[in-house]
Amino acid sequence: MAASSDFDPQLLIAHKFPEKIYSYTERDAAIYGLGVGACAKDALDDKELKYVYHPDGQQFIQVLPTFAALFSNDFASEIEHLPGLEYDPRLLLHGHQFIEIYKPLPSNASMVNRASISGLQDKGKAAILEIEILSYEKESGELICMNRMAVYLRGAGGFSKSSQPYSYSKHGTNTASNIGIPKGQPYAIFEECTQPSQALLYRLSGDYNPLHSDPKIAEVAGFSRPILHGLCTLGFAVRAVCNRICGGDQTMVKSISGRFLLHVYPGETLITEMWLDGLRVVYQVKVKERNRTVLSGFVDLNRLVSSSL
Ligand SMILES: CCCCCCC[C@@H](O)CC(=O)SCCNC(=O)CCNC(=O)[C@H](O)C(C)(C)COP(=O)(O)OP(=O)(O)OC[C@H]1O[C@@H](n2cnc3c(N)ncnc32)[C@H](O)[C@@H]1OP(=O)(O)O
Repeated sequence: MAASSDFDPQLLIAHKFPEKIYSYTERDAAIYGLGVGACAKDALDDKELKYVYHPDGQQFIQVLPTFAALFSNDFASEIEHLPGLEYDPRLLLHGHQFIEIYKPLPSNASMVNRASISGLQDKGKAAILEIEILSYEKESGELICMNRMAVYLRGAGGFSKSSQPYSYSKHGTNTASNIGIPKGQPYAIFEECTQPSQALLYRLSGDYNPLHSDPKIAEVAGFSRPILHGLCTLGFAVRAVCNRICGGDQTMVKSISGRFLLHVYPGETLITEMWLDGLRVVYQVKVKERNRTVLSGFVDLNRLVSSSL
């Protein structure tokens, strides 16, 4: 299913999304932590227990930086009704995620989210749609974080009216471009098994896309069984960085970039390899059973701790 013949990309880019409020509590933060594997290997791990439990009370629970990606959850249904762009939502894949954190995430809050379209590309066999979401804490009005996400809409390309494929980027650069992986040995490696039920647990954080739970939908989408949410894999990777590079201090994370290269099946083993380059951690995630790279990107830190040197 491609864009309708009268599809006007300019109209789509100018589309105004309604503001969305995302409210969460410590319980949501803890369910998210479990969804991205916190404490799955060791329920006593003091670098991770704080994401799901705190001896001084719920309000001291710490929030993983990738939790910020959930603030855009409510826009998933919005992108099914964009002017003129017709696509089969079952064929949508998450292509890329970029997150900037301006303030550590509170253990509970209401966020006011403002979204805009920040990119649209015609790749022939697919369209790539990029949405940018700015999240403000409702109470203080402070800007807390920014998400930029690219979705890969299989079958929705071919809408360009000139011989030059249509390409628009608000920022003039392709933030989703592939990151170069250093040649040398990784500085750190973190290996973890996902659970066969990982996607069923992760979806409770608000992404109910049936691609991750319904075998029939997964088959229509071209997979032998439901696949893991891209943001779940990203959560595993960034938690690995927090654990191995940041000495467990998740507030060191300033920004996160991840490009989803291949699907992951729940139950597979993820190996996150990390290279340190100044304040940048370049990483890639491989699925051990298939020896394939499924995610690559970087995490920029705001400082280093002595244990990371
Ligand atoms: C608002 C809220 C919305 C929330 C939506 C999120 C909902 C979630 O529930 C959905 C998910 O989590 S899906 C699971 C996670 N994602 C995946 O598993 C996808 C993994 N990646 C792939 O399969 C392929 O890379 C694939 C299929 C993506 C691309 O592979 P190919 O078709 O082989 O593409 P290729 O020929 O290599 O490239 C074509 C052009 O597209 C660009 N591109 C490719 N992969 C990209 C990616 N991952 N991100 C961004 N751009 C990408 C290429 O650069 C290429 O462009 P060009 O020709 O100009 O170089």
